[in-house]
Amino acid sequence: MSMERLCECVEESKTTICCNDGRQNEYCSNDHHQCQQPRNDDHHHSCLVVEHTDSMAGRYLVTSREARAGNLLLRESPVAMGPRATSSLICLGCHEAILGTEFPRCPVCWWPLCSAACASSSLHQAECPVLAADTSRIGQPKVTGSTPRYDIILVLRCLLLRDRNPLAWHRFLDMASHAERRMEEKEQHHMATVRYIKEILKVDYTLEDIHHARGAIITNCFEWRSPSGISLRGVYPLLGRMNHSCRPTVAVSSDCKGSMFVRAAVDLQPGDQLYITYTDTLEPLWERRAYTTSTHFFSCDCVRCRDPTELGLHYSSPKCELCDQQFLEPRNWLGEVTWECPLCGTQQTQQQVQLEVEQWLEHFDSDDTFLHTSPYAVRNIMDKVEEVFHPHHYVWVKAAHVALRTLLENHTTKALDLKRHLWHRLLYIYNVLEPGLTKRRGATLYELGVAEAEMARAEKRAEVVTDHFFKLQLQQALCHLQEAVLILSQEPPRSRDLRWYTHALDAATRVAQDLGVDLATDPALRVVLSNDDHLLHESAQNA
Ligand SMILES: C[S@@+](CC[C@H](N)C(=O)[O-])C[C@H]1O[C@@H](n2cnc3c(N)ncnc32)[C@H](O)[C@@H]1O
Repeated sequence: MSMERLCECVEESKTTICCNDGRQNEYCSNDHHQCQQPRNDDHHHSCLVVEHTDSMAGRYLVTSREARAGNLLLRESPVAMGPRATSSLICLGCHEAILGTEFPRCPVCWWPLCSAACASSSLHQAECPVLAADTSRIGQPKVTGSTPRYDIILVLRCLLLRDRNPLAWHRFLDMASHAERRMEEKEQHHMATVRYIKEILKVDYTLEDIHHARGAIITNCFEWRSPSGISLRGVYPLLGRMNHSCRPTVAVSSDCKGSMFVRAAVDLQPGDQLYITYTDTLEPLWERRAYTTSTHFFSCDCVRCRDPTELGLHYSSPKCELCDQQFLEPRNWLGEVTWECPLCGTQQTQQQVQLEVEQWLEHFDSDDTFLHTSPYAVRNIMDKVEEVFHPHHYVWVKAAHVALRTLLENHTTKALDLKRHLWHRLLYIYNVLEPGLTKRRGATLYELGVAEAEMARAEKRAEVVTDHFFKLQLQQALCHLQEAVLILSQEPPRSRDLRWYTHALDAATRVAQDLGVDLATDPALRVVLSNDDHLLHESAQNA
């Protein structure tokens, strides 16, 4: 796993973006010759990512040369950031949570703040006089709790780039937004935000610009968490060039200031596309499709969606009631999906398939299906799920997560054995859906390793295993924990998620001590551990 520092700045031409190995955070592009970054002859040799275009998928990023899993491909800071579209009360001056019902407001625009001092914060300065135009105060949040009124803030901050940062404005205007389509469809939230900005705030931007701004945010924004755990979103013109697949090839992580880091999740060949996922890989086919068509206006044709078995998992397929071990497959006819058994032709409508899934999910949510149950009873429920669905089905995954939460504090050997089994099966599924050095795999390897180590120790205490078998089990646990440490160490310094790295490292160290081995004998881990002080120091400061 190499830790190359690449692509901190970007040069764009008609068809390519070249990233050089600069140590500054500025971008350079053909449009910005005034930009600080000098060209050098090595520039094109260090470039790892280039931009291509095609008529179906628009612009997208591919690797220009081989990249190993773990290589840093892109790094970018947001050109604008702000609250999520729907947010609980947060301060516009510092993005901290506003707690309680008594809080100060900005004397000029009347938006909630955490302290009077935040009224003059640089984050809030430019937007404040614009927001103040709403003298009837119909847009300002009034109550505590979640409110969609925060949607306008990031849109406004993006619009303000025009006068504050023309370079960033230019790049923002070049981002995909589906503005025309959104105007046509008149989606309620979109229209409410656009109309409020134009008609109440009376800004001097065209309606097209405002539609573009909101559309570009919905189409491209990334979310991250601040040091205190507040969810924020930001706009990243370069990262926004990455297209979607339901089986991503890169892993995206952020530090707590909103800088984004894109690493190859798997080994990539020259010309391989940098795919992220816009939805959640753990959603079933119809949910993923509904999201990409309604928000992004394309029908996903990725390697997973193209395969009627979803890469052999039958993740969204119902079982055939007539044939043993056969699963219905989606058939698309004029935009309508029907599920059909490839053997006997039995069919179900999309509605029927969804209804059955929803009934099972309600069962987990509504009554206390899993609560206060023994590992024996939990296993029984999981067996029942498997009678109805494929053991890699979405419902099984949901059930497994509820079961694992139920068993969280149960450390009996029966419970540990079941946890180990469930984590192991989840890992198998994630290996297919999010392969390589992904956070999902890292966290699962950690949980699996912990369950295996606890199980080995419990059996040893109960004197039901030989020393030899005990060691074998610990070695297996160590193997999983070491991989977890390697993956989770890839979180950037100042990332909240580095705490997972710390947990995994602690667990691996304990198992290594039990086995009497030195973690640093593994060459890949030695590299991680030599950076450890730096990583942990930064994460502690920002915890
Ligand atoms: C974040 S942008 C990605 C860059 C975009 N292709 C461009 O030209 O600017 C998201 C938009 O790209 C397009 N897109 C992304 N992934 C796609 C895919 N797998 N197939 C077709 N279009 C895709 C959709 O129009 C989507 O709304």
